[in-house]
Amino acid sequence: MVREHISLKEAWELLKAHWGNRDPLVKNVPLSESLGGLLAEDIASPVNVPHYPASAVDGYAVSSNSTARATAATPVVLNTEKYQWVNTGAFVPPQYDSVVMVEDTSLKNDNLYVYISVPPGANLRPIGEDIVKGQIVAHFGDEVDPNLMALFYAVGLRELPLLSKPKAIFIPTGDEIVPRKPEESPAGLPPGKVMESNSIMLEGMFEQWKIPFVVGPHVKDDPEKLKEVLADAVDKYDLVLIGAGSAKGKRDFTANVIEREGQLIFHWVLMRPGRPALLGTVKDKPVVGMPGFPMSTMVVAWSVVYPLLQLLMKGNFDENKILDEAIRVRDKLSLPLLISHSSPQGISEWLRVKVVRLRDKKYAWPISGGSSSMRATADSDGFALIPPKIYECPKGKEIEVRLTKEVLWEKRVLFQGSDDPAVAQLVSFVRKRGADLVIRSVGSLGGLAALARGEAHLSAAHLLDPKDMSYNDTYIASFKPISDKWKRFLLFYRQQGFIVKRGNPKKISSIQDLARGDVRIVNRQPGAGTRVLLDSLLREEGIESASVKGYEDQTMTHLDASCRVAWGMADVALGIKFAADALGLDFIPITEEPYELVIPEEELTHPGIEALIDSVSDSKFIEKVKRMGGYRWP
Ligand SMILES: Nc1nc2c(c(=O)[nH]1)N[C@H]1C(S)=C(S)[C@@H](COP(=O)(O)OP(=O)(O)OC[C@H]3O[C@@H](n4cnc5c(N)ncnc54)[C@H](O)[C@@H]3O)O[C@H]1N2
Ligand code: MOO
Repeated sequence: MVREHISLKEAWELLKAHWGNRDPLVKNVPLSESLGGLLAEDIASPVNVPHYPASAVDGYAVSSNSTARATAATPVVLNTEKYQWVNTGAFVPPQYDSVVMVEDTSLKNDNLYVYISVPPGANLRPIGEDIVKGQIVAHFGDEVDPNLMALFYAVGLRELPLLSKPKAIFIPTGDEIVPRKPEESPAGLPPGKVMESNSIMLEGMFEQWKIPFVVGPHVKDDPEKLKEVLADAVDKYDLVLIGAGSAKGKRDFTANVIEREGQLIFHWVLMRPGRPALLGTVKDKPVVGMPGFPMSTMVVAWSVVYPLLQLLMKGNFDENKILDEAIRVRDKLSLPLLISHSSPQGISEWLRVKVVRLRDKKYAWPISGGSSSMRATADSDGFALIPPKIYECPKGKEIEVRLTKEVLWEKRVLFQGSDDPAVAQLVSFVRKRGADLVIRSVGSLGGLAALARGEAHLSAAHLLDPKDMSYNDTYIASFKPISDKWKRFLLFYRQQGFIVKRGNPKKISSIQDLARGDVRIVNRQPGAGTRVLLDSLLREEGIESASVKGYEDQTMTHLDASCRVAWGMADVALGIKFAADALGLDFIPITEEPYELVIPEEELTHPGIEALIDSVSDSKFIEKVKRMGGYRWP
């Protein structure tokens, strides 16, 4: 009976029921080839180390009795029968029970003057001081590292019983997949084709886990072919991973083929992403169906494949530690959310999170992006697994964050404000100054509000007040009295204009054109400076927003808006030149606006802010942004 829609915990129970408690496979490996291997048994030392009493210092072996009451002022004097020179590590003959360091002595006419009294055993490593014969020096499951190799060599072990690591194979599937070859390039790929990138990710994960892994042949969406490749794979490998084809698409055959060739154990795990994950067995070998999206493949590798590998190797795994090991967590912290989050009920949800410290308190927030997004994963500091019971996570609710990257808590600043690609260029300049900058594009007004709530180190705004054509003053004043302590820095002027299809097919040149009826716009979110600008331009011309087609369609960034124009979902967006250039679109300048950084006075001494302020006047930064086009320095 296939179990469907089960929790991760239930999936683990099924894994253990099928592959737990089997005797691990063991092989004897020469010591010189054992690095990274896992011990299959406890190892007891056959000898004592050291096997003779050894001096720990350069000095003189003496009897401790003979040094009694010696001081710097009243040394004892020993004749040649009462001492013997020993180097560090040398044998100390049985008539001596201690060693005096050479610097606590002087030698005159073969007489040794000792200026210190030493207790029995001083500076002496007795037999078995490090390792006693028969003592267990390493345990089942320990990884052989360079120190253990030296230890084993020293006690005379030349071969080690190691757990036999399972060999895994990944079979990418899908008609749309372009198999991995160095000469394959995504440039010019026809629509629908996808670079096979999951195998290189899994290769990296397995390498970090130190488990052998190969990429099998790419299989098209053809169940007969998949059956053939799978049959060969289960003969040669201990674990088979099948890429994609795990959900409900017309060309999703993985579950079907496993069912026909063996037994399907479970399908659909109550986890997002990774929900279509499935597990089966063919000829007693485990076969895992990995949902195709990169993030889905990754979380299924962590939560199903890695535990399975541990079972195959050791017969068991610790449920409390398994994910941390799989993810290679650096640090685990319970952190309050900086923004609220809705998680699906009854499903564990993997979040990609970023973190920051604001006034001595650490916070986390989820980054948006679907399971297809590799960029969101790249951008994250770590992950959080929201349990199925929890669905509404209000701001401030603590979540458990597994950090995978090093975070410069003291030097990291959080920018919340207007979206601008030039600000994104600042990150590397700030990092080169030893600090760090994290950007959340929440619009100009959203940024100022975040600043007022103490949820950002700095913000940026370009908010026009049509009443007096001033920028930012009115809006900043609305956050009084707290905004009295905000410093403003004019970063640059930038052009705003119409982003239109190449060649401007709809001949859009003025604001009036937006109300023409045959023109569809894409707007920005309320609170974005660009939206405020659009509203003010419309008002100036006496145009009702209701008469502008697409006014309600919102995007969060200039690039998103530009994408919509590129896809033909809109004819025009108001935005900056860079966004038009990035997608090969035309740009018609409409106005120029000041773009100001806003920084609370108290943050000016934050090392991250100091690095940022230094960076904005860096000529290399200015040159770089000028080259992007559409920016002017005052
Ligand atoms: N009607 C439903 N549709 C989908 C469901 C569902 O429950 N009902 N689940 C969705 C979820 S969640 C996921 S995840 C995907 C998983 O689908 P499959 O495992 O069947 O994978 P495909 O549809 O074949 O591919 C998904 C996506 O991933 C790309 N892909 C596949 N292999 C690779 C690879 N090796 N490297 C890079 N990218 C890869 C593929 O091209 C697709 O874009 O199904 C949802 N649908
Ligand atoms: O659950 Mo799917 O694996 O989100 O993308």
